[in-house]
Amino acid sequence: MDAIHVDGLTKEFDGVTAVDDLSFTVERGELFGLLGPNGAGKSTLINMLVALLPPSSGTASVNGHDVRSEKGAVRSSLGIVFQEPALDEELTGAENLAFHSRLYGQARSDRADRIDEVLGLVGLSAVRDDPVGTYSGGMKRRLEIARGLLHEPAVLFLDEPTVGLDARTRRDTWEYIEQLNEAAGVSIVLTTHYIEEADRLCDRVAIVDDGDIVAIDAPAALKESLGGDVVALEFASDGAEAGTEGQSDVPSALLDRLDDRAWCRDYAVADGRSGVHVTVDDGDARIAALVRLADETGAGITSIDLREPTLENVFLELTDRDRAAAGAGRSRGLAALGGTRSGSTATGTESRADVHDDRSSAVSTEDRS
Ligand SMILES: Nc1ncnc2c1ncn2[C@@H]1O[C@H](COP(=O)(O)OP(=O)(O)OP(=O)(O)O)[C@@H](O)[C@H]1O
Repeated sequence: MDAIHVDGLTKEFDGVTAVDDLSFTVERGELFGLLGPNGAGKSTLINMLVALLPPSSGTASVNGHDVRSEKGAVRSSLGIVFQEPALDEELTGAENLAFHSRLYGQARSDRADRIDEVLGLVGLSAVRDDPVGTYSGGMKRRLEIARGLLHEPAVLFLDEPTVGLDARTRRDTWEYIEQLNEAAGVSIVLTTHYIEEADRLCDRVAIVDDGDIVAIDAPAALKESLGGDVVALEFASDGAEAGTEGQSDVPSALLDRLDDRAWCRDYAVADGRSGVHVTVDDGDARIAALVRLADETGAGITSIDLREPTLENVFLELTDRDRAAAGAGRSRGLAALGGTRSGSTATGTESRADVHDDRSSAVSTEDRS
């Protein structure tokens, strides 16, 4: 049985389709991320999955229980940690958990042991009897996670689990989330705006935009879908040809050699014509060969920059339609340039970041066509 099974799930609010015909599953034990811009539909989706909001159409089940007809069973199958803290600062950590346990009707005989267990899972045993008002932000967040785990849910929903935490505490919190996913075997669904968080933590990520899942896969596979690493080589300009219409500082002999190399997936001359961007599968492994080729053709390299695709590139490419459309116009130049491999030049790019983004768009344009 899947931890979560969603089929054709849709939610409409007065003509606004917040969640549009989604179908996906979350496997048992999986750490699953929902990543999307503001207003993408993440909260609406989660609210339907935790049986707080009825779907307009479609079905969803959590731990095998239908979100419409088995709300009670759905709720006891899951733990939720909301963004807004809801702890009593006067009470100790253990007292906060005991209060919650009573509220949820947990058997008294199990209570003390389970509280000890979840405090241990989130590393708060030593401060269990300190008032929560003395806890740091990260400790409070971990206590909230412990509270969500108290009734041994099959699925834990974490809404922006590290929002507002400093970088160090965020990383610590990631470690606890990973540990409890492994140690407690609980499936975790987390929503986040932090792309690095999704990349680091999640087995799979669904990128949500405009009520739709525009991509769903392991972070590495999503990055791979952008089409390889780019090694950016810059060459010394002899001053004679730089800026000359139709001329390039990149030796045409080097481009000829790149044409012959099977490992060279693509290349583009850019950056004011004094650089070439070479797309390869494994950038680290190809740098030496590229330097050798440049040496052989007498080109003086002044800098080498390896640009590996990030989940952020995937996110931006898939979620910013206006920007992607604008980028596709620029990228055609790059894609066509790489495709013809004639040694002609692109019209130049404004910045390194733009070059990288163009590459993302170029690959996607090809993917979509
Ligand atoms: N109760 C509601 N009534 C009307 N429209 C709503 C309601 N709840 C959400 N929406 C709309 O549905 C769309 C999706 O909103 P939702 O809050 O699910 O997005 P989100 O991805 O969670 O955004 P954020 O990251 O900002 O929390 C938005 O256009 C929003 O305005």
